Formats: sequence, structure tokens, C-alpha cells
Amino acid sequence: MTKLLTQKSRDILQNKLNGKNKLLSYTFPIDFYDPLDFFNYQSSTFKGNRFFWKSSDGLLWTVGLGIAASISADDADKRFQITNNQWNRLIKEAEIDNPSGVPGTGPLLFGGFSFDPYSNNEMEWENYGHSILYLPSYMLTVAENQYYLTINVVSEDDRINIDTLRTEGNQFVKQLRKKNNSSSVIPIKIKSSEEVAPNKWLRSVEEIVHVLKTTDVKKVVLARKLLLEFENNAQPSYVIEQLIEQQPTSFIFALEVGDYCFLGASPERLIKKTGNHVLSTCLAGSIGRNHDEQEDQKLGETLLKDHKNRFEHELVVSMVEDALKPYCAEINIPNEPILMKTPDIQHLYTPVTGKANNDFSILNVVEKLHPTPALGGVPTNAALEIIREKENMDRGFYAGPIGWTDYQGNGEFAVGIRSGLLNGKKAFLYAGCGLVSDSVAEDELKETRIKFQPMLKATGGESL
Ligand SMILES: C=C(O[C@@H]1C=C(C(=O)O)C=C[C@H]1O)C(=O)O
Repeated sequence: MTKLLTQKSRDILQNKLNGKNKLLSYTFPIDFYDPLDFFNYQSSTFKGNRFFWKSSDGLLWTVGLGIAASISADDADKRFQITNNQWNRLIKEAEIDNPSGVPGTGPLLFGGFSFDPYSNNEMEWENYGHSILYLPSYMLTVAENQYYLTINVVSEDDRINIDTLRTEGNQFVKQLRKKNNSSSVIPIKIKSSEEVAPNKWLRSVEEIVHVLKTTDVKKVVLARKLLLEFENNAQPSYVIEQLIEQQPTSFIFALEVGDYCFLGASPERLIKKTGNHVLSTCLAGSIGRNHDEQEDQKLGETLLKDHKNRFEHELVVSMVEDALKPYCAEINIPNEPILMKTPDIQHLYTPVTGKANNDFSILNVVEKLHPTPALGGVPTNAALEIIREKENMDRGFYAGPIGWTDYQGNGEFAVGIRSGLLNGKKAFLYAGCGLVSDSVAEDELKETRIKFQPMLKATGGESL
């Protein structure tokens, strides 16, 4: 980037968004460029300030390098509102040149929110706070096989205009096309893995099941973590590459903050908005897979008929419907769930569609949906209290909303599960499961072991 722009971008980071800055954004089509190579481009410069996203249907990829502005709101009660307000303020005054207008191009905010801003903070999540979203300096978007580059600058300097960005864009693409400028991806060598206090977790499950049997609380989702140690520093790009290959039908996401990278392969959409078309996903109720096709089908049928799992699932469907009602017309929900199969696990799945009304804003709807009973419980607040008391860990961004919104109000947020936090030679992996009154502790432990699989495989670990 030219000196002028680099200096200004740095100032913005220090000042955050002070109200005087103006956003300039320029988007243009480019020829094929591999999204993972883009993520790796000049990693010594951009490491710590990158994000990666692939939608579950593979039709949209966005990769961000550098930070033109970041929004982090630590106010536990207002983090969604504050993010929304700051973003809208920035967009309102912006100068945007994006003839394509394709969703996911142009100025876009990518990031996430912690699961529970009232939980005890653990050191590993300190850098993330309760929300952090980036407006990237450079962004590659792949939308339906077309490639776009967006350049964003937030500046008070009126010498910078769209023409400056055009020149900058041409130079940037020339650099991109030079050979050998993306760093090589080094495989991870795992040294050890440790399930954190599994026996204590089993006891917590039993205590919660007792509460579920004796009170009005119907469901609580309890999670636990796994600690990995590596021989070498784990590169996010290696794990992303593995996840893309191994979990082709999941959302693949990564969000770097300094030396940390939160990443994963989630099968669960929280909300998607394209124009006025709205799509949400209810995903709860789980069973393993079998290599034998017939056996696998039997497992699926067992899950579809299982009362405990159907009950867990139904709680999610009815909450999602209630949360979307004020913001959508024509909500459509099939009567029966179907199966969603990922390589390691199958789930009960109900898609929910609707038409956005004028009150719909994706960040506000994320706030209303989060946490669904797929990750929190029923009733929500009672379940959160129990999680705080019995889980003995900070979920950080695990199970929180992660995704993007663009300047036109399109966007998609997944639920940050099947995920982990990389930090040099260490990683923390997370997995949880829905508890209801007839849950059996040992079965739930096994279920979480299956849910660790996607991240374990991607980091070179062995099955538990
Ligand atoms: C909590 C997780 O997954 C959630 C819990 C599920 C369940 O209890 O059946 C299924 C899908 C997810 O909504 C996880 O993967 O960590």
C-alpha cells in the first residue's frame, strides 16, 4: 500500500472510529485467484489481521487482509446495537464504487461475538473481547465463480479519493500475480492432546440432568474443551486447508486477532439474508456415522424417530420461529426435520425461510437469535446461569455468531461450533451437547468426542 494509506489506516486503528473519518471503497473484478493463496499472501505483513470465510454451499468465499477499521464493543448488553450503529454511521457517509453490487463485495464487516459476555473470562480469549469485527483493507470475494477485489480505506485525509484506490488496486493485483509471494503451508505435528477434566464434566452433566428432572428448565447445552500441543507453530492456513478438504459442506471460518486464530468448520447457519430473502437453520439432535451405507441409514432413521432428540430439536425450531416473527413475513417451516450429514456426525435439521420486512437488520436479528437452544437452552436465561455455574470454562467465541454483513445489508452468520482457538504451539478445541431430562452422561461424553473430530482431524490429532 502507498505510504499515505498505510499511515492513515494505522491511525484509524489507534483512534478507532472517531466520527470524522470517511470510508472509501473500490471494488473491481479480477481473474481467478485461489482464496487460500490470498489468505497466505504476504503473511508476514498481514498475519494477525486476517479472516477467511467459505459458505456451506461453497458459493461465497470472502478473505480479508489488513484492517481498515475494526469495531469492538465490550458493553455486554449493547454490543450488537453498538456494532450496528457504528457500521451504519460509517456506511452512511461512505464513498463506494462497486458497479457489480454482488452480495459479499464492497465494504463488508467480518467478525464475531463471544457466546456469553457475562461468563468468566479466561486468558486465551482476552484479545477477542465480547465482539470484534473487521472492515478489511483488502478483500477477495468469490461469488458464484466470479472473483472481485475490494479495497477499503477509512481516512480523514481528503487527498485520498476513489482514483487513489484505483491506482492502489492495480498495483496490488500486479503484486498478487507475482510468483512465489504466498508463504508455504507447513503441516502441523501434534505432540499431545488432553481432555480437560472429563470426570468433572460428567458430574456436571449428572447435576444438570437432575435440575432438568426437577425444575421447569427443559434444556441446557454443556460444552467442554480439549487442549492440544504441537511440535511446531500451527499455521491457520494449514488447518483451513484441511477443513476445506475434509468438511466440504460446512461453513469454514477463521478470524485472527494478534497471535490467536479462532477457526472451525460449522454445519450450523444462524441467519442468512440476501435481498429480502431470509434463511435460518435449526440444527439439534445428533448421532454418529457408519462406514456401511445401510448401517448409516439405520442410524439416521433411529435419530429421526428418537423422542429425546426430537424434543431437543423442537425447542430450537419454536425459538427460532418466535425470534424471526417480528422481522419476517411468510415464515415457512417444514413440519418434520430431515437429516444433515457431515463426515463425522448426522443431525436433525430444519430449514426456516422468510421474507425480511423493513425492521430486519442482520445484526439485530443475530442478537435476537443468539443463543438459540441449540447452544444455550430453554429457558435461555436459566440455562445460561447453569452453564456459567457448571461448565467451568470460558467459551469465548465458540458457539457465538460468526460471519459477515455488507453495506447493502446482506450477510450470513454461522454458529461458531466445531471450532478451536490456535495460538502458536497450542490449541483449544471445543464441543458441547444438548442435555434434556433423559440424557445419559456417558452418551453425552461420547457425543462431544464425535464433535471434536472435525478440528482434531484438521490439526493432525487422533480420534478420542
Ligand atoms: C454444541 C454443539 O453442537 C450443537 C448441539 C447439537 C446437539 O446437541 O445435538 C447439535 C448441533 C449443534 O447445534 C457442538 O458441536 O459443540
